[in-house]
Amino acid sequence: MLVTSIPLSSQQALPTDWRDLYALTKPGVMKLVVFTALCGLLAAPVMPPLVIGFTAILCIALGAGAAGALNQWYEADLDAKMRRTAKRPLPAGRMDKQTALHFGVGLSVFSVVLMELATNWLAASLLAASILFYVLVYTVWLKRRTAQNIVIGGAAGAFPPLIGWVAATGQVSLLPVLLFAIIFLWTPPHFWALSLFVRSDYAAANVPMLPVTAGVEATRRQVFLYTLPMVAAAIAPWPLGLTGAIYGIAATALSAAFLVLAVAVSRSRTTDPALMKAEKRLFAYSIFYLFALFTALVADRWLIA
Ligand code: HEM
Ligand SMILES: CC(C)=CCC/C(C)=C/CC/C(C)=C/COP(=O)(O)OP(=O)(O)O
Repeated sequence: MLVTSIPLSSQQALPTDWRDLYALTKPGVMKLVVFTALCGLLAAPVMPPLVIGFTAILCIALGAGAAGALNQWYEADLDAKMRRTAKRPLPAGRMDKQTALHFGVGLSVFSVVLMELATNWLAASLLAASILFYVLVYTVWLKRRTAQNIVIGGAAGAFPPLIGWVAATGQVSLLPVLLFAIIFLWTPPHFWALSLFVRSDYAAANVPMLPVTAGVEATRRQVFLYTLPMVAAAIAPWPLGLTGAIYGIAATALSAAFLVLAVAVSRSRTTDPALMKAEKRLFAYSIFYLFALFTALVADRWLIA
């Protein structure tokens, strides 16, 4: 009673639970982000001292988490309208927006400065660029405006292996650019497969995701179409002589399975999310695929060297 009689502006900030700060970093998604970064670093031709390598990966994890926090700070209104996201700390009312903003900005600055001190300016600049890209280009600019939001904005999630490589070597070369391309082309099948069976959430929140704006059939076609260049990018390092047969065979087998599942999505006809088995299978496989592909890359480097 006492609390409700005080105007909102003069109430104290909500107490912050560390578990909510952790949730703000989107730990589920970030595991794969950090794993691909680690593989980018381990695939590089020179290894930094252990403590430097560890710090570089820590910075990428903190920077990605900070970007996730800023995304949730900006989108609390949207998250409140979607079943999948309504229980997050901000829409659920467990955290005030200022705490999320301070946490996101503080952690972003800390991660970039530490990256520069521990490794090099190029890795720090790429980390800053990926945070800015996810927050400004994807979240603020594109997400609510165009169904191409994840094609362009998804580039943010493609940076981590490149940053890992540059942290180790100080320079960009062809293999990490291809790793960037793989994740860039992987993002549309990954996300559009999921968006097909959660499209009612996006429709409710008025977010122009492809199944909402172009329909289910068109989205299924796009999933298949993006899979083709993704498969080419994934296999390319082998014929280009940038990796050996361990990676080449693994990439070919993993990509063939991806293609089979994408064909199944393109042939699926149901519009009932509960029956979208092919879409659910492809989404789950997309995550396994990237984990396995990057594991094969590192195995190839370390077993052959
Ligand atoms: C703009 C690009 C992307 C969009 C819109 C997107 C969207 C999503 C959504 C909505 C989910 C399901 C719910 C969730 O856990 O938040 C999800 C799950 C996931 N995404 Fe993505 N994603 C994108 C890019 C990426 C990238 C670049 C990676 C990693 C390299 C990634 C890795 C994952 C993982 C590992 C999960 C499963 C999370 C879990 O099991 O808790 N995603 N993605
Ligand atoms: C180093 C660095 C900064 C890496 C960034 C990694 C990154 C941007 C990954 C993108 C994946 C992601 C969280 C998409 C969620 O989209 P969404 O925000 O639309 O999902 P939501 O609906 O769950 O909020």
